[in-house]
Amino acid sequence: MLYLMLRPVESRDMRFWPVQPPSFRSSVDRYSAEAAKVVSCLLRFMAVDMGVEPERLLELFGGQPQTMKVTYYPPCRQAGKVIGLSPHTDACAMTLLLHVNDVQGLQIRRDDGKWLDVEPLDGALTVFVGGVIEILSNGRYRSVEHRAVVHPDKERIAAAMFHQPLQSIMVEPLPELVKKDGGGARYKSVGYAEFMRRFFSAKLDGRKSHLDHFRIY
Ligand SMILES: O=C(O)CCC(=O)C(=O)O
Ligand SMILES: [Fe+2]
Repeated sequence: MLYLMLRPVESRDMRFWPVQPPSFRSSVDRYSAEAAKVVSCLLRFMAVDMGVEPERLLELFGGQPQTMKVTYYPPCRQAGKVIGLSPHTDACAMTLLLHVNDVQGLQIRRDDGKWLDVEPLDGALTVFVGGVIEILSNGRYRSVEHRAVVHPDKERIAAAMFHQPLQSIMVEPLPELVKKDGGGARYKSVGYAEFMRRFFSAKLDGRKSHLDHFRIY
């Protein structure tokens, strides 16, 4: 697995950036900028869809914090007995996932609890709504649970670009949405640092999803 901080650009620590192949650094730099553009475009569309001022949503993502995780899943003869990546919902705001080779491995959990294969489509990215957007949107956009399985004889590579909000924000339903929904806030308000702390301790707390902690029933 390779995990790099990409944005804001000042957060890059070049000691951890591979120098081989020689095109790696410039390709990742360009990919980072393009992914950030796609995300701001999607955030704009979502704001319009929710009836919220787009700038109001985008300002929570100033500098467009972004990290990249590239995962190599080796083949495993006993594929049915192992898991590539255990079930989770992404903690960030939005993930763009690139299926680097066309080996299937990603699955999402349907409402009936069954796992559904997500087929990699040539030239397409898979977008995950993260926990931050689920809460900001007061549950209009849901963060789907997903996992990765491995293949008995093929390797698989997936590159995820995680987009985070600013460290300083409160993760809470946008007040204008709560007003519009009429039914009140469906999530508690929490600082982003505490939100992340809960994400990393969810398994230790025995919770299925770290979002359960913030839901108001
Ligand atoms: O490898 C995949 O397809 C999924 C990766 C993922 O869900 C993650 O890194 O959060
Ligand atoms: Fe994920």
